[in-house]
Amino acid sequence: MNMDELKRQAAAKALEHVQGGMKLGLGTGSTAKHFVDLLGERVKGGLKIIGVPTSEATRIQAEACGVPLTTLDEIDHLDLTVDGADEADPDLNLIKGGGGALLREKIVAAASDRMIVIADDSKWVPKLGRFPLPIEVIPFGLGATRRAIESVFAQCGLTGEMVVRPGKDGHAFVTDGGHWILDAKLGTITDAPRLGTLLGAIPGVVEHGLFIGLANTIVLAGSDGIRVVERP
Ligand SMILES: O=C(CO)[C@H](O)[C@H](O)COP(=O)(O)O
Repeated sequence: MNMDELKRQAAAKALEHVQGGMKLGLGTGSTAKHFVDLLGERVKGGLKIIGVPTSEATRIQAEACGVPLTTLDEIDHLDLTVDGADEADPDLNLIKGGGGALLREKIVAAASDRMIVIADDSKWVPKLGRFPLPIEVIPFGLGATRRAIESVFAQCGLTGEMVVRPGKDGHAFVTDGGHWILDAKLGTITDAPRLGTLLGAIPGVVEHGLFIGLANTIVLAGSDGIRVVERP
């Protein structure tokens, strides 16, 4: 079975948790895309739900699939968010933002009663950090923000190259919020909660891709089948 089929299997498993009347957060990325696709089929079959997309890409896809949408200004909470991840550890802490949607993804996940992560099992790691950590930053004063980030890395015993994520046009990739992303190749992050707290306090850092304590469940699809892991 190829990677894309595994991602669709994980998405299908998460769909079993969706019930009529739910308010859903809709993730971003190639795995979440399968979930929105499958959800659209259920909506066409009569399922009544409403969704909040985590990116413009997901909004466009959901609209094309006929999934009714709302915003977090119109509703006060979400029942469930289903989203992908770039890495997940056994505490169900995550690295997200490979697709550049980490800010809206974190706002939506934090507004949800429950978050289910869907992934192929290559995303499962003993410790976060193999995947470069995305950090969303304001372009103004980038040099100062970079130095502050490097200082936080040093406090956490981390070093590594940090690059402005390029876009397709050769300029910097611009997020849905109009910001840039720094991708930091850190290697093993020994204390992800501490790193997340320190990064979050830097002026110029809008958000970072460490999702600490937000995921409740992960559905991992692999060649041996589906594994569901709950947060300890
Ligand atoms: O965080 C994300 C987007 O910002 C994605 O969830 C993450 O990059 C995983 O994507 P994929 O399902 O394509 O592997």
